[in-house]
Amino acid sequence: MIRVGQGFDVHQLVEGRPCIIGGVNIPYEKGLLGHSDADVLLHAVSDAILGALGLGDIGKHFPDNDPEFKDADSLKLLEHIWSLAKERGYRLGNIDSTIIAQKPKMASYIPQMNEVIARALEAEDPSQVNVKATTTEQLGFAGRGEGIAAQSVVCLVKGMLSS
Ligand SMILES: Nc1ccn([C@@H]2O[C@H](COP(=O)(O)O)[C@@H](O)[C@H]2O)c(=O)n1
Ligand SMILES: C[C@@]1(CO)OP(=O)(O)OP(=O)(O)OC[C@H]1O
Repeated sequence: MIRVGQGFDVHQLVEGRPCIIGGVNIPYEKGLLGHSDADVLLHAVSDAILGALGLGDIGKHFPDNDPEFKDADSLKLLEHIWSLAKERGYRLGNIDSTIIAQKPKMASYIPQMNEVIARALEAEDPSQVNVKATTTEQLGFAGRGEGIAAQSVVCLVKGMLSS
């Protein structure tokens, strides 16, 4: 059986916060604001997996008014969500994500993001995980540098399908 899910998230860029995206702490003059560490990419990945499983969204599992998740490490949240997929017999087919940010430049950090996601989702082959980045050509909130968005599409596989 194959299940597909998509995730989308946005966090505001502010001074005095770390810029953690895809589990990578990126040196930048601003960082992402949120109840957790605000890792916009791992939140989109998490929501895509929850969507594929029909299990709602990240806020349902980790409410943003629960002190337990204040400054939470989003990689730990993703690992928990992945355990829900495994419990149900799913493994990763592939996952493709896009970071939407005018700045900072993501390219040199993307290999590390791919590794973080591949490890968390127990990918058997690096080609199962792909992270991309785009600007919005200075248009909209991302283009003005007010925030960063990420979207993700995942395919989960159960059973004897060949990859
Ligand atoms: N924050 C970003 C945005 C983009 N990139 C890389 O630059 C390429 C060109 O971006 P456009 O928005 O002009 O299409 C894009 O394909 C990415 O490789 C980036 O590294 N960081
Ligand atoms: C991750 C959670 C929980 O700490 O908080 P935020 O970091 O604010 O992230 P968001 O994507 O707005 O929603 C999910 C939350 O419940």
